[in-house]
Amino acid sequence: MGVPSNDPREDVLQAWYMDDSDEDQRLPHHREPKEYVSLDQLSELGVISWRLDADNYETDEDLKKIREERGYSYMDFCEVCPEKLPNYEEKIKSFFEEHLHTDEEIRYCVEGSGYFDVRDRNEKWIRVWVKKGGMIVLPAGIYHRFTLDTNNYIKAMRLFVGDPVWTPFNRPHDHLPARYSLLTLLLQICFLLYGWHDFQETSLGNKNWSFLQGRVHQGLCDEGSW
Ligand SMILES: CSCCC(=O)/C(O)=C/O
Ligand SMILES: [Fe+2]
Ligand code: NI
Repeated sequence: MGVPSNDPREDVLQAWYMDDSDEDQRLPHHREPKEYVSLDQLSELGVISWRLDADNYETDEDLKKIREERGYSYMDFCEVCPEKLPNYEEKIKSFFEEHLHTDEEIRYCVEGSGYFDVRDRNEKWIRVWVKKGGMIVLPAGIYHRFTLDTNNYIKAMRLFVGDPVWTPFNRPHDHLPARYSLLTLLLQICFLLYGWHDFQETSLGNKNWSFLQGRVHQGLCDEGSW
């Protein structure tokens, strides 16, 4: 990492802004110079993360607590490699299509590693490298994609609240309520953290943002946050 940190999650989860090259998707795609993104910055996009003990997931009390608190009743595993994943080539391609889901995408890497790319507030790609022990939640409505890295293997625990729905909605799918709700939340976070100036800057550059301004303003007023 660029700046030393005491966050133990950073051993298994690292994030950076991507370059624009068309080279192999499995390469890191760092910018030159590298531009890292902290896990706190990721949380401002609604992407939250933990470091867990992947060798003992069956008995891990921390995992149990997260599942109970967040209602993750469903659990299975997804192994991404030609031998284990049916229609491997097709799936690899579809994972890397920019898409969103109407529910959270919760992935806990118990073996191997991979890249989850998410769009930031200004539509730039942030690459999140998830390694053994890293668990992330992508919020409902965030545009993202997934690729293996050059190690070519990941085994991920998939969690879900209730019966799982894995449907990807390829971009554009801005009319879905999950997208609308996420944008509203992100703008509220942006406004509360950075104030009116940044809020306006963000809003001016993007039709979606300005379309939501009234609702954000209303939401904050309703919550008595002004
Ligand atoms: C490592 S889990 C496979 C990727 C996936 O399930 C997904 O939805 C990517 O966006
Ligand atoms: Fe996804
Ligand atoms: Ni549609």
